[in-house]
Amino acid sequence: MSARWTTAVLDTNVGGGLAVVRSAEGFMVDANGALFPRDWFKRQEPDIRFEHGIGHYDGQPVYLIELHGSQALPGCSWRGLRQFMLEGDFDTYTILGYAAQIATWAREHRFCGSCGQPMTQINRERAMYCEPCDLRSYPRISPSMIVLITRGDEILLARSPRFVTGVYSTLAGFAEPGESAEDCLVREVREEVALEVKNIQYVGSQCWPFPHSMMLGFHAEYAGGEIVMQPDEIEDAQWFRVDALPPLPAGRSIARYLIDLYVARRLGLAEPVLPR
Ligand SMILES: NC(=O)C1=CN([C@@H]2O[C@H](COP(=O)(O)OP(=O)(O)OC[C@H]3O[C@@H](n4cnc5c(N)ncnc54)[C@H](O)[C@@H]3O)[C@@H](O)[C@H]2O)C=CC1
Ligand SMILES: [Mg+2]
Ligand SMILES: [Zn+2]
Repeated sequence: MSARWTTAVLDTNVGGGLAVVRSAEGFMVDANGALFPRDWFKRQEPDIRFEHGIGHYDGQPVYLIELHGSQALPGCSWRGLRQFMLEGDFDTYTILGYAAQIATWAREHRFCGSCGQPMTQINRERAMYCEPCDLRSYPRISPSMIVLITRGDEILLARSPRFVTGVYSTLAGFAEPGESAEDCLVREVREEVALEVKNIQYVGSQCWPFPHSMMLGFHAEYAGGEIVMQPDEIEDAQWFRVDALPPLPAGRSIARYLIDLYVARRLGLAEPVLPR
């Protein structure tokens, strides 16, 4: 959400407004960006899989159109959500991040998980509905803990084999049923590096639409243990001094924010702002 963008459930039978267009290749863009006049776009006779009204941008209704194929219109091309996260304006990234989450959910909830019948889209609520079961499926959000562990002037950073070459980041992991955020944090830290932590402090949260994480960011202090890396998940983990850091995650990630915040406090620099 931002001052210019608010989410809403809109009736897709009403015309007008703007459309963001998605396929397996990402979002459609042309020279004007990723928001298209919706009526014009529909006149191009695209092969639409589904459509959801998702919110208002500067007061204008915005719809998500998901296509079957990935044939772009003349002058248009496809761009992945990560590209929008890394560059360009934050409002567009926020809208597309939301649209991507709705699209993933809508695609994965076409059938009732209980009885297997097709589900229908509800107009007034962001839910897919099975009438025989009276069951609603809402968009999926996966709570994930992320923590910066510190030891005085040193911070613990690790590499997953999935990361861009050379980049080190904070530890993170998905919550399991039955856990508090703090339980999850302690478990993930034990699993990934076999360390113990203390003084766990909540710092802030961030929507991470890859594909549907809600990042809950914490700071914790080292309490004991020697680093033992979890096979497959952690390729390397080290203590780094705040004035000698390796390549770090993207500027808009909460991982980067947690690192920058601690470094700023330690070195007496201006504190960063969490993009969200
Ligand atoms: N915004 C940011 O700054 C950062 C975001 N993240 C995100 O945090 C999330 C968790 O981080 P990871 O280290 O990958 O998790 P993790 O340490 O729990 O390991 C990933 C494993 O968790 C399991 N898993 C996958 N999806 C799951 C779900 N929805 N619920 C429960 N378990 C699931 C799978 O076995 C997967 O291999 C990811 O979505 C990741 O993209 C991670 C680091 C930085
Ligand atoms: Mg992890
Ligand atoms: Zn059902």
